[in-house]
Amino acid sequence: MKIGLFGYGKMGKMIEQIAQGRGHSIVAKIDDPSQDVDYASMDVAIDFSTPEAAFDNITNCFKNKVPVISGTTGWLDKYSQAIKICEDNKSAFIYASNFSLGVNIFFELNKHLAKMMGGLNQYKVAMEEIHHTQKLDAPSGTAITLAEGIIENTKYKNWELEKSNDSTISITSLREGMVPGTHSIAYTSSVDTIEIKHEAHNREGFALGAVIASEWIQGKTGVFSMKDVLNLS
Ligand SMILES: NC(=O)C1=CN([C@@H]2O[C@H](COP(=O)(O)OP(=O)(O)OC[C@H]3O[C@@H](n4cnc5c(N)ncnc54)[C@H](OP(=O)(O)O)[C@@H]3O)[C@@H](O)[C@H]2O)C=CC1
Ligand SMILES: O=C(O)C1=N[C@H](C(=O)O)C[C@H](O)C1
Repeated sequence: MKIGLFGYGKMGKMIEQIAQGRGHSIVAKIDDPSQDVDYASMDVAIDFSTPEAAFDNITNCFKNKVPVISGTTGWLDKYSQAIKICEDNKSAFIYASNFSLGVNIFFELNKHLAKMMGGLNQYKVAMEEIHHTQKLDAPSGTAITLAEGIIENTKYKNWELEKSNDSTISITSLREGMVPGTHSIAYTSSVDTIEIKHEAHNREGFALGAVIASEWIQGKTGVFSMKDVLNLS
């Protein structure tokens, strides 16, 4: 598979390593909007860039019929616009706030726990995410997906940073050193706490998931998710 990398920072470099280890080649490394892009050379584009750059990177690929795997967070106010451009151009797309197998299992565990806790008014939920100090967005995309999983399955209606009430999930975002990504969810009553946690030890799991998604999307048209790729129910 010939891969174009949009974003050649921490994740772009890790994806290059994993992709080459699986026999793929990197045909472009785009780090700047002024670079010329040879779309015809790519079987797939993998975008791990910045919240400002992602929409243009992704939709330019769709217009050139290049399927896209995107893990960039912080641009999702334009997600539905991107989907329309993908569909109009009969291209293919997978966005995931987190590509690791472990977090995708954690997403399902979170929804299952939320269903069980939904009717128990004595418990209040709170979420914490910890990332490295270079991270541009807060809360993390993964924390937003986790909050959406709780909202789908409980009386909670929205999330906010550091603010909770009966209908609002409080998310605390901490930025410390080189932390690759830690997410925890706690349900607390006056007598106990139930907590679930995912801690990434490095970036390999994110990169491997993105490369597996790139392999999976070959020959497909449409908008998919990591649930489709990993066959999780
Ligand atoms: N979904 C997932 O599983 C994961 C998602 N992420 C997300 O991926 C994104 C990237 O993370 P990370 O690699 O750690 O960040 P980095 O800051 O290390 O890398 C981002 C890269 O994008 C480059 N860039 C800037 N503008 C453009 C542009 N117009 N087109 C292409 N590239 C551009 C930057 O270049 P320069 O430095 O020169 O500005 C930089 O090299 C973030 O949004 C992060 O939240 C991260 C890990 C996992
Ligand atoms: O910026 C990061 O590093 C990460 N970003 C993603 C997010 O915002 O959830 C995924 C992972 O937690 C690492």
